[in-house]
Amino acid sequence: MTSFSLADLEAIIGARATAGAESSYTVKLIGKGQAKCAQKLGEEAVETVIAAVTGDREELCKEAADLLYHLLVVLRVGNVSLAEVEAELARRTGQSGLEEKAARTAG
Ligand SMILES: N=c1c2ncn([C@@H]3O[C@H](COP(=O)(O)OP(=O)(O)OP(=O)(O)O)[C@@H](O)[C@H]3O)c2ncn1[C@@H]1O[C@H](COP(=O)(O)O)[C@@H](O)[C@H]1O
Repeated sequence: MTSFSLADLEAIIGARATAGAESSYTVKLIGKGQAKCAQKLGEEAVETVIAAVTGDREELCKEAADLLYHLLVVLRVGNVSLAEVEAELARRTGQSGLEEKAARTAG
């Protein structure tokens, strides 16, 4: 069991982006702009969906890791911290998804 967390990966991505290391995939990707980062996130989402529906458990794990990495890159470029996303998730914990949907679609 690893103690590696999404917050650790967020910190690494932030450090790479700040340092501008030449050998960094993160730096190269961010250099291509927000639209490219978002496009890569979309591609990884589709690959995750494919792994899920084909029932390949190992592939699903790998694609989910790619997806989370690319999500963190998009959050970084969009200037949104993981803590903000976690705060939003925490805010929702008192309400079921069905209640939230009903409140959103009412009236
Ligand atoms: N977790 C990841 C991670 N997940 C996926 N990827 C990269 O995301 C890319 C997505 O796969 P593709 O097949 O679409 O890649 P590609 O064809 O090279 O992509 P493009 O040329 O289209 O951008 C691959 O090159 C993966 O290596 C990642 N790259 C980096 N990290 C971690 O991010 C941290 C910083 O990495 P560097 O910025 O490279 O130092 C390190 O801890 C890494 O382990």
